Amino acid sequence: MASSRAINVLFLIGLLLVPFMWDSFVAYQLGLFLLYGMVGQGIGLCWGRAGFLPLGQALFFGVGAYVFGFALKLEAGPLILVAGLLAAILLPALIAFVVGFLVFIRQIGSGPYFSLITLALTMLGFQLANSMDWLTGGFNGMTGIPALPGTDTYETLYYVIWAALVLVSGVLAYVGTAPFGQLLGATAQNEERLQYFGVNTALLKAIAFAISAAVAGLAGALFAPHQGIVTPQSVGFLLSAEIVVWTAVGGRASLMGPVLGAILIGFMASELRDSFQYWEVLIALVFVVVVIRFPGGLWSLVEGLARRLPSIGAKGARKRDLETDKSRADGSVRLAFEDVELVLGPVRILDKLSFRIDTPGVHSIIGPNGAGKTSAFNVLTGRLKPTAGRIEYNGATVGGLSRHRIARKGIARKLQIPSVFPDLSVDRNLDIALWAGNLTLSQMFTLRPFRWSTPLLNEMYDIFPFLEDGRQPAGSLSLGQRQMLDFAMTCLTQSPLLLLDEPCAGLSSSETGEMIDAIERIVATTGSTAIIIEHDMQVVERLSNHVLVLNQGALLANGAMEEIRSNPAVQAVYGGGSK
Ligand SMILES: Nc1ncnc2c1ncn2[C@@H]1O[C@H](COP(=O)(O)OP(=O)(O)OP(=O)(O)O)[C@@H](O)[C@H]1O
Repeated sequence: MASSRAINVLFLIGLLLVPFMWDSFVAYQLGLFLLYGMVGQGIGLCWGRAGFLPLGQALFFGVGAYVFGFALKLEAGPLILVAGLLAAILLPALIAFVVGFLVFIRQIGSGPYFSLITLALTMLGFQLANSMDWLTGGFNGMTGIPALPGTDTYETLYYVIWAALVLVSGVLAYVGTAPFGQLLGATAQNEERLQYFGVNTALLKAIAFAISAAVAGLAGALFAPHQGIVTPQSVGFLLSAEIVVWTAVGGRASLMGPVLGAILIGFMASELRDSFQYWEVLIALVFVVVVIRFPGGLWSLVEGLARRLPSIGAKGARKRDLETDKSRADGSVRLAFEDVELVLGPVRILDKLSFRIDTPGVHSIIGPNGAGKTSAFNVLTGRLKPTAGRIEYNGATVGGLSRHRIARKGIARKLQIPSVFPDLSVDRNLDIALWAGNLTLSQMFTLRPFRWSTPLLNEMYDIFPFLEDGRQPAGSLSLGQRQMLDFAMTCLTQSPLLLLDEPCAGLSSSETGEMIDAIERIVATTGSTAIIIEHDMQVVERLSNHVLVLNQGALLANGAMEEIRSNPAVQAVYGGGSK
């Protein structure tokens, strides 16, 4: 990490020295490629980190260019210029935020759907730029844009562009390190899990998209005085696609990769354009080879070299300060299902399901396969909307709300299959659980949450000692350990209600014993309420004395284990197994 940062700094210093080593035309060309590289850095934030690909970044680049070009042409003094620059940055950010939020709120992932919308928008932008002659100069473009005061296009402007690149790189590096960037990375790996932790992932992704658009707007603003002309091509799809290609070639997941990609392909194109008729084919081949041979882009080669250098100031294990105990588990849980129905197509999954849970401790839901147990959790946690009926939690209706809203009300869920963030470290997985439900938007951009802790975390280390080796990726843990990490993360949300879907699934009998002890201990120390779905009667017997039996989407029986055992209706439909 430290050496990767050092390489980034060396790269930037190298770029600063270019005008001293080559002629001013090289500085002019390089300045243009750095602007495209900055746009690529914004794409990297969205695509490389958060996993969604914007295909129309030239729209924001072009808007920035037209707006600032317009301000420059007014020649009305520094105030207008500053206002123009702000507008060139903020207008794209606003457009991106609104579009992004509307798209992301509709569905999880949003991959191709989002990309196609951004593609359509950039095509629309191109049409508007072409047709609005009175504002943009139409097909011929906005011409006669004067130089930025105090600069000349071939040399001094290069330093302004370089400074903007340093600023953008610094901001993106910080944003990536802060909780915001960590949550973005987690979104790319397991968005639904993050929502069950109480994170509004649509908002998170829309902010990332807005940041990338602001960066493109700034680059576009500097493009206007650099070129002296802005044409509709600056808003178009072709430029958008080219920058995506450069980003992929350089390395979408790295900070400097997109800049490297823009420089290399930019110079290659300008050298080949006049000397080789099929230069575009050659560039396409380079793209294909790099993407296949080096999926991390060319920057991964640079980082590979950096890793061979002695590590500068590598950090030791992170110390956690005991800063806050945000315990929300006060034992007060009042959950009521009233005639809840869930009908999907021709299938009636829940059929007037009604029950109440208002005592702390462990409650079990059992029932034959397909009885509707997981579906009951799904309607309670926002994965599915109930077709009819009412779900009330602590006096508020929660049925039909979105996942993160329900989670923020204090309902945490552990899915049946362990659901962690595999590429993130164990420490980071635990951080995300701790932050969930507690982080405000502004705290996402500060580093303090990295020091948050709670006595519950120390208890988790005590119960599951393997968690203390926090630097290993969660994906390298065994299935049993991932179940335990997932359970620990669910508990660390400090929600009063814990929903545990088959927490012992896939565990050996000794691991099952450990998990049972853990559930008992956490429920006892936090005073929380747990509802577990379980097939193993031995687990049910050890953990809870209140059992709900579901069959065909309805409640068949409800009571103490002894009553359930002697219930003839249960005996007729239910045959539980044991490990
Ligand atoms: N999204 C869905 N679309 C269509 N049918 C569904 C959907 N989700 C669940 N079902 C159906 O609803 C029924 C109940 O499923 P559910 O997963 O809730 O049962 P379960 O009691 O948890 O079963 P198991 O113990 O096997 O996990 C099953 O017949 C299942 O196929």
